[in-house]
Amino acid sequence: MPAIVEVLDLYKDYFLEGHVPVHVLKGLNLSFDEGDFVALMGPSGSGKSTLMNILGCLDRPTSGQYLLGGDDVAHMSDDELSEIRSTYLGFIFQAYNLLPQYTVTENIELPLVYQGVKLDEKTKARCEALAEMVGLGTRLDHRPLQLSGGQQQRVAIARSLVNDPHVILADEPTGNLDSRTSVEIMQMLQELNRSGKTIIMVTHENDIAAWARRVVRLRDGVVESDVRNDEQPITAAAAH
Ligand SMILES: Nc1ncnc2c1ncn2[C@@H]1O[C@H](COP(=O)(O)OP(=O)(O)OP(=O)(O)O)[C@@H](O)[C@H]1O
Repeated sequence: MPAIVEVLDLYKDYFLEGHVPVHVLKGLNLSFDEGDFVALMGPSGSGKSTLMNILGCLDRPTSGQYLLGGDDVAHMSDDELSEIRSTYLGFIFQAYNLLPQYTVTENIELPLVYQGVKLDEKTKARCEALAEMVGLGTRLDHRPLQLSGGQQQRVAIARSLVNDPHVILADEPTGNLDSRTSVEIMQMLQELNRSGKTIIMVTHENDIAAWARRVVRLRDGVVESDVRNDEQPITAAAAH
């Protein structure tokens, strides 16, 4: 079975003022199997957000391959990319990124709206069931500002699931939360992973990374180490 997410010899350069190159990803090789739960760590500036933007089909690599579900993303048009984003991937952000004027149910519906799905009783019932699943069944008509940070992140988790994605990309999902609420959110992500979802999560915190099955550390745009939480190292890339 092919890996669900694979990057091969991935390079990403940014160009300052149009021509001065900043080399950020420098020949990254990573492969994630379906059902994996990966914590992506590394110092500030090591390339985590750059990699997540590429994995989320928000940006394209300068060179190298990105295979998502075995398909080469490089050959897809912008329309195909947004299609794969909305059907294959779910997103969770540090700042929740909920729309303040919308209710819990409406926020969960949003990816369907972006996808052009017609909202009806069936989609509403699905969103309400997801709200129920994340413990917000009695808060369906609340707006984000009427919820705690942990509750807002639970709405974001429900929203990330509305398209039944294969892969969830979580960018510091507990970064704005206290430690008790962080544990609740991590328990929820762990349950989702146990139910089969592949999760790739950026974190700076070791105790959050400990919830993952695998910890990948980047340094200067390459993989510094790749360790299963319950096993010996998979690879320990040579220092660059
Ligand atoms: N649009 C851009 N133009 C130029 N340089 C950029 C751009 N975006 C990021 N960079 C540079 O790329 C490098 C990697 O940035 P990136 O945001 O991927 O790191 P990170 O590991 O996510 O850091 P942090 O933990 O601080 O979020 C940094 O040196 C940054 O300055």
